[in-house]
Amino acid sequence: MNQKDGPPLLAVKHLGVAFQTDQGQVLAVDDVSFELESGQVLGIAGESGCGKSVTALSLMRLLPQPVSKITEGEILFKGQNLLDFSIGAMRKIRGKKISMIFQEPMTALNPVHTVGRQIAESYSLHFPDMGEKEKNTASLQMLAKVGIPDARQVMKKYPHQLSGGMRQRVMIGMALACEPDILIADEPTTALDVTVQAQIMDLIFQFRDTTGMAVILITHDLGLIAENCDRVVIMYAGTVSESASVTTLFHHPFHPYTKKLLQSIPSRAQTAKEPLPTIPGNVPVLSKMPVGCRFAKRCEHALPQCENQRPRMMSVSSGHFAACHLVYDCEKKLNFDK
Ligand SMILES: Nc1ncnc2c1ncn2[C@@H]1O[C@H](COP(=O)(O)OP(=O)(O)OP(=O)(O)O)[C@@H](O)[C@H]1O
Repeated sequence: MNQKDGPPLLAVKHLGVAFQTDQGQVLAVDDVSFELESGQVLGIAGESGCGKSVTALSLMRLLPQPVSKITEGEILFKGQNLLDFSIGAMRKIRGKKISMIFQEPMTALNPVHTVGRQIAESYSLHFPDMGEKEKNTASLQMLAKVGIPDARQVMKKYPHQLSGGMRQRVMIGMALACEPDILIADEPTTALDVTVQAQIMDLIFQFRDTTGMAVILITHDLGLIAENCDRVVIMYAGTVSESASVTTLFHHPFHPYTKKLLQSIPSRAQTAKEPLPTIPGNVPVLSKMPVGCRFAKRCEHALPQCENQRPRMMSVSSGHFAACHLVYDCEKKLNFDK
């Protein structure tokens, strides 16, 4: 929660996002809330399809059109609701205040323009008074900052002439060019080998350390979250199932889904012959979401109410929240024991 005066840097409140599909309208993100402070690194984790990327794209107001729309909630950036911003006002936020990087850099890079031209364009968009020479110098400095050797040569190249790791660095350079307040990194290192992965994460965190930028790191990789994040939001089937500080989540997980996820991380002690524990059953499909807890069918601890009452986020301890009827059940037991 916010420890300073004034609103948090970012507060997402009860976000809902719907897609129009052949089965009718489905809610891909349903009642998602979280907060982010300057300099904080927030991890968003959960199985494929749980709504991580849709949440991130909503923050940028870059949801695919016309098939999707934000149906409810607020996205408060420094207290102002981005959902009230005009398209023009949003363009000034994107890249300058909130930037996003993707798993596949070609999503963000234009294949028919040189790297130099693309970085210069990010400056032109947000600093229209900047001269050509100034933009060139700033672009060279930015490429050097993201660890690109021989930046002058790289500026003349097209994205396909660079390695995957280099393309990732260029995309990060573009995203960081205007020193945004928030960087959203959606699976930024999944396609890269382990050494380059570590270098890219170091780069992001060096930048965070020097500018105080906040980071939202979206990943399947709980190890990456444990190593790099301050807080974590666990999503399941379009909803938040648990949120806590990283230390609390990894040492005292509450939600049965989080516990299962943590058990499925390979440990160093694991031998190649031992199968990793998996979570039996499947994530419910969007068009047939259960009315109660979305994890109930796969949960070993499900209570009768889990089938027909949707659990709301409840406080487990200070700064630790879980959407699980067991929170209430535990409280009742605790009170009974007194
Ligand atoms: N263009 C679309 N049309 C219809 N449904 C979509 C579309 N894009 C996403 N969805 C649905 O929204 C849900 C959330 O998708 P999202 O990409 O946010 O998941 P994710 O958690 O980021 O998954 P992954 O880790 O695989 O990237 C999924 O069920 C997906 O099928």
